[in-house]
Amino acid sequence: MVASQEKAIEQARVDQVIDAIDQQIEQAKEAIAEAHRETRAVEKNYGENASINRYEVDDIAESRSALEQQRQLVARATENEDILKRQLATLQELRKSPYFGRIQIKEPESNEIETLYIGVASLMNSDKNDFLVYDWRAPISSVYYNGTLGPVTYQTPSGPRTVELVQKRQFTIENGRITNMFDTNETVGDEMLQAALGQQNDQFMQNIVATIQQEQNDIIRNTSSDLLIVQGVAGSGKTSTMLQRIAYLLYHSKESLNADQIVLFSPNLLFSQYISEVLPSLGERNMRQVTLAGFLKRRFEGLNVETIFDRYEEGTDDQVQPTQKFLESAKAMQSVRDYVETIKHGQHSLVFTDINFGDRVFFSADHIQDIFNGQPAALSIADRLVRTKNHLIRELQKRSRIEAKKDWIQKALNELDTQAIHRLMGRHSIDDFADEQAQARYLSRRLAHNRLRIVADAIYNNYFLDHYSQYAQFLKQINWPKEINENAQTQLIHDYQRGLEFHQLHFMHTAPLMYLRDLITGSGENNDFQYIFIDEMQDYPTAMLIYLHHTFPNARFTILGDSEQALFYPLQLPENLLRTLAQDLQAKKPRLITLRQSYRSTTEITNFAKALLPDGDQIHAFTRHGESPVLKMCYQQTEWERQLQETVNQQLTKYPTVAILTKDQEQAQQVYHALYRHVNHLHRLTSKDVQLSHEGVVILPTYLAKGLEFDSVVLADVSQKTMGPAATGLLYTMATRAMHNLTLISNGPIADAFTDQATKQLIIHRQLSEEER
Ligand SMILES: Nc1ncnc2c1ncn2[C@@H]1O[C@H](COP(=O)(O)OP(=O)(O)OP(=O)(O)O)[C@@H](O)[C@H]1O
Repeated sequence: MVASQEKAIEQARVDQVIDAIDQQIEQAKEAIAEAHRETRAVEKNYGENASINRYEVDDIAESRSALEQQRQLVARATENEDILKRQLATLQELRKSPYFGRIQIKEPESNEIETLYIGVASLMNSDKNDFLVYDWRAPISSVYYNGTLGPVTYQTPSGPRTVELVQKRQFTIENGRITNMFDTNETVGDEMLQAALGQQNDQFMQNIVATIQQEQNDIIRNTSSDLLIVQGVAGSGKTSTMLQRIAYLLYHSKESLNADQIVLFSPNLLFSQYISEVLPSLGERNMRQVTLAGFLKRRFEGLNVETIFDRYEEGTDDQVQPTQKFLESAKAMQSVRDYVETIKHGQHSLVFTDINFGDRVFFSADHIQDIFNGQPAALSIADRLVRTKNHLIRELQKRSRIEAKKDWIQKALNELDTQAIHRLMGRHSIDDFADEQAQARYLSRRLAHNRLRIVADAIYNNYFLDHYSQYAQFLKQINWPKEINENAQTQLIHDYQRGLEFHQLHFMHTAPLMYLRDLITGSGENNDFQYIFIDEMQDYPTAMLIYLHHTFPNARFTILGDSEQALFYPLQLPENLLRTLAQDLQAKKPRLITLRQSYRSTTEITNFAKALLPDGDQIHAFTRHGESPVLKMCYQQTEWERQLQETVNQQLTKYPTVAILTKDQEQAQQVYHALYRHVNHLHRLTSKDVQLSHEGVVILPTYLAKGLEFDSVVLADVSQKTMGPAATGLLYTMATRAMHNLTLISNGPIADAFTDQATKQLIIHRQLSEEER
């Protein structure tokens, strides 16, 4: 602890900085008011122009471009106002806690010691010539995270630099008062981390900016890898680090990167909500977030795509079928590429379908096929399709003129009211036509053109290609591995086609199907995205990762996960994963970073969790003690229910939120029934829920608790009969959701997944069995 005199000096500096912040807050408020006036003025102008122009001359290109310019002005003014508001919010945050670290450094050939303060954002003095606080992401700040006292090298835009770190000091400042302060020689001292980890959970994840650890800092500041794989044990800070990394990248590439160019694939909707406050707390906008299910839904509109959760719930993933294993592998994606080559060389053909207009065939599949076949074979399929489309559009234009003369158009024209006729006339007036017949001819052509727009859209959107049948053709010609016999192949194709009849698509088909569709049409690539983050990588089959890489070709990938938490797929060693993924995703600079230190749970909980795993000794528990996990053995349904109620109510007296984790939805339902009359504020969560409640009890299947954490966790039933075989990953994931308290209840003999070593870590309460009573 630093002497009280020193503390008074530091407090005086905090006060000075807060004065400076107050001044800047006033200036920011004025700037916002000014910006708001400006936004209102441009909006008003835009509103007036838009309403006049839309009615009279909607079609005139110039008017559109003028409107577009004004729309951009409005957008820019609003954005400007938003930026200022964010700056104000940052200042208000800084006011509570302007910084958390201080370093004193010395340049190699100088005797002068420089003192720098590090906080969530940078702050300059009013003359703008001195930094009162350095942003944690500034190059020099990495000295704080990486260095013990002595020479420290850090990266700058002009290359590595070395300084001597003379002193490092950490602060906890709450509402402008220093509550704790000490000097340390560690990278980031234990004391602060202890304090951060000992806190109770709230509904949202917190940023970890004040206590980032050295190995996490490597991940955060990595800008060179195009494929960064982070394999980290449960609670090692993968998600936290990932969010800090996003904040870092946004700062590092301010000019060329914005939050919309970053996509995070998150494991479920609850998680998306849970992490949503971290970036705003660092003064940054959130990246885009999507779940895999949401992503697939958009790509297969009109179909019910199975999710990995559905598959888990149906229990069909207990034994991964060889066909599924193949379709989710890199080999399947190679087969897709090979198949597309065979189409290119005429060994297989594209499957076309008619374009219909009302109840008649407008362009038949055969006709489209002939046009396609007429294109130069040397071109790619996508180019031949573009030419086919152009050809069809030209035919459509001709046909449109013919249709204009047909009875149905004349009849439709007669049925139009004056307003519709007026709209059809567009910018023409009656005076533009020589006679009434000329005007009627014009209107017929316009009407035919409008009515046939649906055909043009079908051409434009490739509706003449039958991707689903094409995929069935693909399945039929695959050179299947030997273990998949002909029966299994036929069954697979049959199931696929039958599924389609009911608008269902199995998850295993999604990656190869999207890939096939994209390769044929030359579409599906999103070039705007620069970074893709995938959390819980162990839930993604390789084929899906390859597809994501294909669809985001310009993006660098950061893939995070914990193979031990694999609920849906067999375990894979991280080194193997790096090797195969680097190859499959053609990464030029792949890197694997492993995190072994677990931060989330107390030592007792982590010791239990690690003892479940064969190589659990690789996991380092953080030294933060709490109660040992308790196992309550029950031998009767009524006893089990009673224990559940008792445990939950008792935990609620200590923690505002208690989570009950179950194997699946069915069990969650059972638990809900056992509890709903005895426990207040009980919520059962499903994959559609987006929000965790902040008090009471939540019941959820473990796959929805992925990435989340709770103060107190109750495992509803860890018996062999409920957990089933091969439950190690499940049990490990469940146990590691707990921060401070873990209770396991078993309705019957415990699961085989409990090793002797793990059982020794538990305090066991045994209820009497029927015979013993
Ligand atoms: N450097 C740190 N300083 C303070 N807290 C940290 C730090 N690193 C991790 N934590 C805390 O540890 C907990 C676990 O972090 P996080 O959820 O990011 O881990 P994870 O590896 O993604 O976990 P899992 O894979 O089990 O979901 C969080 O409460 C987080 O705030």
